[in-house]
Order: sequence, then structure tokens, then C-alpha cells
Amino acid sequence: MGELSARSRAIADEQGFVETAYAALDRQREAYSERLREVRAQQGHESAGALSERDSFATHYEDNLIRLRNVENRLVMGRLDFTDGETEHIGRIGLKDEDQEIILLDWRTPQAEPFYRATAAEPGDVVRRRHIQTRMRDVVGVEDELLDAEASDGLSDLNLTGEGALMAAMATARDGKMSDIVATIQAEQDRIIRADSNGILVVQGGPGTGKTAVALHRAAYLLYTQRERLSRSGVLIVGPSPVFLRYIDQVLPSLGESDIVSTTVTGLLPGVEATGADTPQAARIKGSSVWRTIAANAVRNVLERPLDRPVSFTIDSSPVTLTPSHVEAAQQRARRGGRPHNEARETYARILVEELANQVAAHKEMALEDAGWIVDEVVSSREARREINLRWLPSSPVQLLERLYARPRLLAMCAPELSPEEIEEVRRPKGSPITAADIPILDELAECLGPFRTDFEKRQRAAAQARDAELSEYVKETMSSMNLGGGIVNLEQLTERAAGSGPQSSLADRASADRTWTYGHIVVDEAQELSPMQWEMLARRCPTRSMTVVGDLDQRPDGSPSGGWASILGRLGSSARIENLTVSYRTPATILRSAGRTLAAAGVSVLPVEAARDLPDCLAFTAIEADGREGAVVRSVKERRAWLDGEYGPGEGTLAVIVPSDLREGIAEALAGDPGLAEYVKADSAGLARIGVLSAIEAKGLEYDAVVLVEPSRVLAEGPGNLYVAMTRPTRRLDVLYSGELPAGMA
Ligand SMILES: Nc1ncnc2c1ncn2[C@@H]1O[C@H](COP(=O)(O)OP(=O)(O)OP(=O)(O)O)[C@@H](O)[C@H]1O
Repeated sequence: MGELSARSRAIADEQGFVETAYAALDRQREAYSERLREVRAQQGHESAGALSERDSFATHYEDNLIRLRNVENRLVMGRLDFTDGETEHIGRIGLKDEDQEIILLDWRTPQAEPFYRATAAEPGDVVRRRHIQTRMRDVVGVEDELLDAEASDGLSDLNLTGEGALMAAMATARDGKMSDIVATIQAEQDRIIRADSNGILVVQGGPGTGKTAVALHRAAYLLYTQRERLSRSGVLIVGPSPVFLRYIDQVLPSLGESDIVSTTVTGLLPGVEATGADTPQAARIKGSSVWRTIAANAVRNVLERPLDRPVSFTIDSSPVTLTPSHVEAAQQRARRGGRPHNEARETYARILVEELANQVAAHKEMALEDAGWIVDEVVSSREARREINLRWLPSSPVQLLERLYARPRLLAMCAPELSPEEIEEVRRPKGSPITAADIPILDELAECLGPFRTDFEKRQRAAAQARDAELSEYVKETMSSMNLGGGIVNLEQLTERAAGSGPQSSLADRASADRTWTYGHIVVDEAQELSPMQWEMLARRCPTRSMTVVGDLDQRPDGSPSGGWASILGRLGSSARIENLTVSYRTPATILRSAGRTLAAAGVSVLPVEAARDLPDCLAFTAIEADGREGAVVRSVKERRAWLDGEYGPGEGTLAVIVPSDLREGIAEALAGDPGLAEYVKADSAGLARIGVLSAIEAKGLEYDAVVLVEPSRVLAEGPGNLYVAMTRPTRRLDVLYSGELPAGMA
């Protein structure tokens, strides 16, 4: 009774605080709405172009309003009581009261750190940590931890922080979207989230240890602590697939951060879509870093060619001769400038035009300075243009790559490192669709070639640059006339905003449309999958090498490569430091142990990982007949779906059927053909289905409450890492359906 009333008193106390916090949030929102209304009502002097400064300020206020709207849920997460009797509340964002006193600490401030790190063994000056659970704006529960020496007796071996809140979070039904973990970040995770941002940090850990969660919270942490730097350069998040990116796309907004670019590596090259597919061998060949040299060779040897023997022709009736040494000298001068091919071409062409013009002038016994028209004659001479162009061909990356693939002899000349078989493997006719593995090669070529612009585009670009200069002047004027700038928003931000109209103007939009954009920080998820050429692409976009790289080598199809992360990261490996996550918050212990044994039996020893919990009856095996496989899958899925309904409520909870790639289509059809399941299997407009039918590769990074795994031996045959991925997707229950033998160690 006493305990009960103490608890309700605590809830009532916190309810009071929570109301104060939401009142402060509402006040902030109202203040921004008010400013937005004012700015919209003002008439800006709409002189420079069609874009007014009103739009820039409006966008700024709108962004802030969106940020405040996104933190509505679970605004307040906890409280710390200190030895001196002071208390602090920790929340999703920081808030002040009407007297400008801080009432809620942003979880990312240094003062909030003990909320995640203090332990009974090392309490610092914390006496009590309280986790506060809210629903809408109501407090529905509190959980206290007393951090004194006596309390340390009852702790679990894993030293979990806020165990009750953590277990509750883990037991919640999944809804197909990842959620933030800001209320229950564990100490080993917090250390990584707040780690120094310099250099490359590799975070490795077994399945479900929170690598993705930690990487996203780290992005939010860095955006908070380095807002000035990162609000201009931006943060890039790279994930394995569009489905995965959709799965994680709520997390950062719920932490109040939205100006972030997230993409697959393939999406990093604007304007090129990869619709083709490679054989695994071709993809491996194309991923090798030898393509850096091949790209440079191709530009040099295919596009910049020597003249074999002198050529003579006439310009305006004057005889002229272009010699091999004229061409060579012009090429050398152009290369010395260090500019990319298409840009250096201007220097090369100018030198040869001058040479020919001098010859014409000499023949006419005139001084070139007095007869500028001769240069025009040279430029418009078809023969001169032809001879000059042929020795320094302008090209787009796609044109050049198509030539290399289509002509094995040409590729062999540029790529002595590739064997004839390898050259044959990548051979394909011009006009074939671009593949994902082509993208990093195209990026490398784009780097060597520089922008490929038609004359029309060149004129457009010059006009745009002139417009930008005018705009910057204009914004400066308006800022002083509107008395703005004192820390609210700076000139560059405004110019940038004004330069693009409407929704185009966010940093994310501009960065993702620009191949040469460099980011302040890059987060790479499922990093074990990237090829050396893909790493080159990322390195180019982050000259400061401030990166968070998360992954699990054991989840590569063929397991961990010899040489570990250093061999994966290539050139970037030497500067990387490695941190480990060791506790899985997804998969129950029984399933994790079974997965570990199966991999060990297949000759792969995986990183040690401990489960935060176990559940009874979480793993079941059912023998089926190969020729009745589809019916058995349908029955099992129905049974599991009904079980989820019972556990979480009708339609709640997520379910995936993970299958060997070659069975995928048949099983998906069987499920879609069943009247009871068709509804669930159909994908929505975002491509997500309530019941997913996936190969192990497609399931990477995702999680479900229940998984039905079909024919594990065949998944194992695709690669032990694939089976490891497949077995570790469920949070609650794994049903294994098999004909023939189970993989050794599994049962
Ligand atoms: N501290 C935490 N509190 C609550 N839930 C957590 C915590 N850490 C991780 N989780 C949950 O555990 C699950 C697994 O996390 P996450 O997907 O980040 O793991 P991962 O290491 O990236 O896994 P994988 O290697 O399989 O991709 C998620 O549902 C995540 O929300």
C-alpha cells in the first residue's frame, strides 16, 4: 500500500512537471507560428529575381516548427536526482521556462550523460535515476534506480541501465518502422554515440546490438554539438536499400533532426539510375580498386590521343600544318594545370588554335595582334576543329564506360590488371542498362573528366553564377533592413535558401543533387557490404574523414574476410578505430545461441554477443515435405499471424517469411493466392507489406516480431552469413520449416 501510494505520488509529481514542459513547448511553437505569420504578412521588396527574403525566413521558421512538432511524443524521458538535492529532467530537446531558465535538458548535453552512464558502482553525484513513461501528454509510469552501493547487489550481469524501461521497450510490438531509443540508451552505446567525431569510427557488434540505433543517435548528437559546422555541410546516411532507408526514416525526426541526406551508395550519383543487374562475378570485378587506375588510363589513353604524323590543310587559303609535337606540347601544358579532362580541354584547344592562327598570320604577313579575325577563322575551320577535337575528345562518364565495356581490346589496353576472362565477364553492348556496380566507376570517371557541358549549359551556368552574386548582395541588404542576423540565421544560410525556391531549398535537396557535395560527417550502415570502389566514392564526399561506420562482418554472405575491417575499408582502414557492441536487444538468447552454433558448425566463428533477455518457446522446428512446401508455409504463416493477433491485438506486430532466393517467387505467390493472407502480403504504396516475403539479403538490417524461416539448409548454401542474418531478424519467435536435414548445430 505504502509503495503503491509512493508510486502514485511520483507519477503525480512527474505529471506536474510534464505539463510544465509541454506548456513551454507550446509557447515555443506559438512564438515561431507568430513570427511566421508576421513574415508572411510583410511585403518584401521583391526586386532580385522571383525570390523574396520572405520565403527564406518563412522556411527557417517552418523548419523550426516541424522540429518542434516532431518531438511531441515522449518529450520528457527521465530525471536525475543529485547528492546536493538538485534535480534535472532529461528530454528529447532542451526547453526554457518564461524566465529563460532551463527546465528540460536536451539528452545530448554533457549534463545529461549520467542518465545513461552512471552505475551503482560508479554513481558520480547521482543518487537516483528515474525513467518516466508517458503516453500522449500523460505520465503512465515511473521507474526508479537508486544508485548507491547497496543497490548494486540486485543488478544483472549485463549491467543494464533502466532495466524495466528497457525490457518494456524490447517487448513492444514492432510496426515496421524503427523507433528511437533515446530513453533507454545503454552505457556502452552512449560512449559510442558521444565519441569524438574526428576520423573514422568503426562500430561492430553482432545482430541486434543496436548498431543502426547507435549510428542514428550519434548523427543526432553530432548535429547538436556541432550544429554550426554541420548545418552547412550536412550529414549523410548511407544504407543498404531503399526499404532499409524507409525503415529508419522516422528516427532522426523524432529526435528533432530532419535536415539529413539518406541514400544508398548507388543513389549518390545524381542523374544516373542503376536499373541493370550484374552477375556476382562481374559485380566483384567492378568493385575492385583497380578501376581507379583504369579510369585514369581510359581518360588519358582513349580520349587524349597523340597525332601520328603531321597534317596539312588550309585556312582562309593559307596553308597550315599541325605536327605531332604541337599536339603533344599542348596536351602536356593542359595536363600540367591539374584540371579534369573536360575542363583542361579548353587550355589544350586554345594553344593549338593560337598555333594555327600564328601560321595563318605569318602566311598573310600580318601581325596576329592586328588581325584578331584570324582566330575566328581558325575556330570556324572544320578541318582545324576536327584535328584538334580528335586528339582530346570531350566525353561524359557513361559514354566512356560504354566504350570500354563494348570493346574488350580498348579495356585491355587501359586495364592490364584484368585477365581476359575478367574483361569478358564485364563485356556488354553499348546502350545496356547501368548497374549498381557501375556507379562507383562512373563516379571515378566523372572525377577524372570533370563536368561535361554543352555550350548551352555553359552559358546557363555563367548566368546562374551572376544571379547568385546579385542575390547575395540583396540578402545582405534585406538582413540589415529587417534587423535580422543576431544569431537567428546567418547570411550564408539565407543566400542558400533564397537561391533555391520552395522545397528545393533544403540542404538535403541541394546536397543530393550535387555530385561534388562534401559532407561534414558520413554514417555508413551495413558497411560490411561495400566494395573498395564504393568506399572511394564515400571518401571523396568526406575529405575530413569524419565517419561513423557500422556493421557486422559475420553478416557478409561468406562471413568475415581475412584482414577484417582493414581489408574492407582499403585506403581508409589505416585511420580507423574500432569499438564493439556486445549485447543484443532484439533476439532472444535461445535463438542467438542456435544461430551461433549453426555458424560454428559451418566453420564461421562469430563475434561474441549476449542477449539482453530470453523468452520461452521462441524457437520451433517443423519438418515438412519438399513437395508440400508451399502449403506448409501458408499454414505456418496463418498460425503465426493468429498468434501475433492474440499477443499484440488484431493486425498488430510484424511477420516476415525468409526464404532461399530461388523459392521466393513461388512462396510469395502461394501466400498471395490464399484468401486469408492476400491482404497482408500486398505491398502498400511505399513498397512495404504487412507480411514480408524476403531473401536473407533483403532482410539485412530489418527486424520483425516473428519470422518463418523456410529451408535453412538452402539459405546456408547461399552463404553462412545469410543464414546468420535470417535467424537473427525476430524479436519474439522464429519458426523453422525444413525438408530433409536441418543444418548442423541448429536444433
Ligand atoms: N538501448 C536500447 N534500448 C531499447 N531498444 C534498443 C536499444 N538498443 C537497441 N535496441 C533495439 O534493438 C533492435 C536492434 O537494433 P539495431 O537494428 O540498431 O541493431 P543492429 O546492431 O543494427 O542489428 P543488425 O546487425 O541485425 O542490423 C532495435 O529494435 C532497437 O530499437
